[in-house]
Amino acid sequence: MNNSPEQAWLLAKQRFSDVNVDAEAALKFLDTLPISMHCWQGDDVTGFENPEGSLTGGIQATGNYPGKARNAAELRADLEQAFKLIPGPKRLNLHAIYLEAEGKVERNEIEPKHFSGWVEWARRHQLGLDFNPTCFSHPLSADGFTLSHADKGIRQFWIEHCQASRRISAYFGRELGTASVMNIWVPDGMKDLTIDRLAPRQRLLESLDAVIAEKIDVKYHIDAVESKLFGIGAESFTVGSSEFFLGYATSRGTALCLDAGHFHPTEVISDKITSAMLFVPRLLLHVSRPVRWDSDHVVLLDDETQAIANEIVRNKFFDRVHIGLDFFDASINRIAAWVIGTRNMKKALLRALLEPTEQLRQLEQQGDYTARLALLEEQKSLPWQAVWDRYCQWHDTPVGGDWLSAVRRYETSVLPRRGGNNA
Ligand SMILES: C[C@H](O)[C@H](O)[C@@H](O)C(=O)CO
Ligand SMILES: [Mn+2]
Repeated sequence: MNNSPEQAWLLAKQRFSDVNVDAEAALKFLDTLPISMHCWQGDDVTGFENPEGSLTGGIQATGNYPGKARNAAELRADLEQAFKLIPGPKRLNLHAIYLEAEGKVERNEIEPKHFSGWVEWARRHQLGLDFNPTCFSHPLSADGFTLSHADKGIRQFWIEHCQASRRISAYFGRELGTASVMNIWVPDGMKDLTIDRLAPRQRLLESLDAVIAEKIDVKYHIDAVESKLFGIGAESFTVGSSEFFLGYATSRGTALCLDAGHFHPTEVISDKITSAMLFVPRLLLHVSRPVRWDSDHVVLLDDETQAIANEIVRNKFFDRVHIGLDFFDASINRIAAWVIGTRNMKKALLRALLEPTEQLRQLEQQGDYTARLALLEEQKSLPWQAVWDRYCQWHDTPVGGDWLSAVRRYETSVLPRRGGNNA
């Protein structure tokens, strides 16, 4: 029985070779594609700045699963547990509210030293770090506006927060030898019919220009901007809409962040990748799963996740598309959520790497759409699972659903020690 994954792998390798796909090369390539895991799945976007405060900005983590991380030590321990169950390279995506400081630090005064603990930990775990200013869950964002606020002082506060965040991001890049992608998302918008949609957008534009004015080498830091359709309490008007940020990223040469939950329900980000890549230098993806709204459900191995991976691989966008995850489900074990979502993204990439793309492309060029569809469908049932199992074994991570027992053991041995509502 112990040999069966090995036998399955050898048979699978042969089946893929029959359609001119080198499964071994696909595995090696998969190992060059890190997924940026978002720290905020571990604690429902709470952070350490004000753990008693509420999550605002029109986003929500629903559920009350016990055992959420309450501090950096717990969050890191949970991440380490998740990492052991996810094969291949990973990065960690931090938000500014995950700072470590003795007392209260205003957001416009955060400094690299408040993140040195993360950098040391990342170095030990051979991780790259990515970053986000946190423009929500704060008294100065309470009325729904930050970088586009009509009040100059409030706007300035958020500009300074984003500028300080860029310095932290560059510090990550310099210390860890891999550029940190820093994504700016602001919740700015209005609940109801909005008369002046221009002035807030003009202010957002000016604020962003002030934020990115200081030149930083892309070797260390990459600016990204994220659009949105609507938020809870901002249903009628979003300042940073898709058109706004596509225009911004295109004209300023920043990366554009496409979040799978930030568009109309029948729109998919997979189809936006090739268009956007003709105009922006880079994309950041927030792979997520919107269920009826921007619900941030755990990523599945579904058609859209697969289509996203296919677009990256078919077009060889490896160096210009940064793959991040963005979901926060508090209704299930949070470590399992990370493992499921990240493994699914990696499975989708592997399946894309195992696709006989050149053959499909030729059929398309010849106008043989019948054969194109036939091959596309047939290749879905090639034994990619055996190749994935091989990848998991190679990285000493559990094969199949075996990872769940490790999560269960952690759940019964570690999580109950977390007191209060968390117990
Ligand atoms: C916490 C993140 O910054 C946030 O999810 C953002 O990326 C977003 O998608 C808001 O809807
Ligand atoms: Mn997002």
